[in-house]
Amino acid sequence: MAKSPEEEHPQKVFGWAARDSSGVLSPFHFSRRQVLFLPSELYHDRENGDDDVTVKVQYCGVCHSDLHTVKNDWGFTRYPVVPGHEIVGVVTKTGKNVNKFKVGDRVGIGVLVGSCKTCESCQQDLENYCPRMIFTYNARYHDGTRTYGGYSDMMIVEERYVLRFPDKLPSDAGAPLLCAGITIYSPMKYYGMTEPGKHLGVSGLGGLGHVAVKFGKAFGLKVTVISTSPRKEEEAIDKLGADSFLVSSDPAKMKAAMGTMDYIIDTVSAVHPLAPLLGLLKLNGKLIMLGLPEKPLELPIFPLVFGRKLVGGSDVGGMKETQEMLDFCAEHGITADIELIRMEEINTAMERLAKSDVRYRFVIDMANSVSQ
Ligand SMILES: NC(=O)c1ccc[n+]([C@@H]2O[C@H](COP(=O)([O-])OP(=O)(O)OC[C@H]3O[C@@H](n4cnc5c(N)ncnc54)[C@H](O)[C@@H]3O)[C@@H](O)[C@H]2O)c1
Ligand SMILES: [Zn+2]
Ligand SMILES: [Zn+2]
Repeated sequence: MAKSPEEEHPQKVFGWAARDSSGVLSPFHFSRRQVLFLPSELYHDRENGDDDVTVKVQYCGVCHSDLHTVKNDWGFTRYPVVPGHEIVGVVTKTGKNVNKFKVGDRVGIGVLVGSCKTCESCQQDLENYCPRMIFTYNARYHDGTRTYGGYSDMMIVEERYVLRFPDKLPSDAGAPLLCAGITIYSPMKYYGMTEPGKHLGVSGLGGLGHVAVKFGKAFGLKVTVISTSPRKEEEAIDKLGADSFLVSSDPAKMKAAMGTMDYIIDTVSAVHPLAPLLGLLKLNGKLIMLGLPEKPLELPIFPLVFGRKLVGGSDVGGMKETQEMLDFCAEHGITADIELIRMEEINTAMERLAKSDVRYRFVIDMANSVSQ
């Protein structure tokens, strides 16, 4: 029988994988592709592997999408799955065409590790919307080889999908910017939600939500956190810099806040009502949906029509914009508030994440975790 690409070019890697929808992660030995397998029409004059960067993983953030995936919430998980797409590490090897990076450089890897490079989206630096975009994990390269994420000791990624990690950003608290950061930054730019003095509501104060507060303040907005948990109020204001806090389960306060917001970023990970959020928006207000609940939400049309409101969505960001976002964060001192864990603590961390018991992002210290 013909050997698979992994068998022909083994790169031994150690990581943690979930094997079924219990979502429990355990040690997993696997192989990564050593060379870049592209369909023949995309080879051009390059040799396989020449554009690849090998990265020793130092830190990896724990995104709620990792949790959705290990639990198969969305119904397309292929086990075993090694999650992780908020990766910071150090370059250990470069292919001969690589000119953006050298051995020893600190780099970031986010949600995608491949795309077709030729479609309209790719040509506009929107690789994240390429129909052949390849996710960092739970996906396949063009040749069928599986992708595995950053809950592992090593990544091999084509140069185009690797980010320069600015000197001023810490590797641990900076790692969540690779997904949470760009997921907030990109729609704020695209939907024009950066006009100083405007009022931004942030719905859901988790990993994405807490960086939304920080970006909002960096753009000079008035920021209100909309949350079900009154216990987060003090921190949201004192620590994260929000201007106010609205408890969504308090009808009197919600009523008083009707029609006061220009934009709302909704990061809630579960099914929830949209009518109260639409009510908070002013005329021409924008509600941007970033959370990915496993079931459709109900969208009331009357408030949209009678208030000329807009509901939109957004999926991370392209490589160019992700680099721009990292540089913006370095300049404005934006990082995530994190709880650093070791790989062995991941299952407890996932249980806590499911209960929204994290301030505000778990980051795995890969270098100080047991490797086998
Ligand atoms: N659009 C994208 O590109 C993109 C990128 C990353 C993550 N996501 C998705 O965004 C969501 C949030 O991710 P995260 O990492 O910030 O998760 P998180 O768990 O850190 O934060 C989610 C927040 O939602 C709140 N929440 C949960 N259920 C709620 C409910 N029923 N009502 C009100 N609030 C509720 C939680 O308290 C928490 O504060 C996830 O669904 C994730 O898959 C989307
Ligand atoms: Zn993510
Ligand atoms: Zn493309």
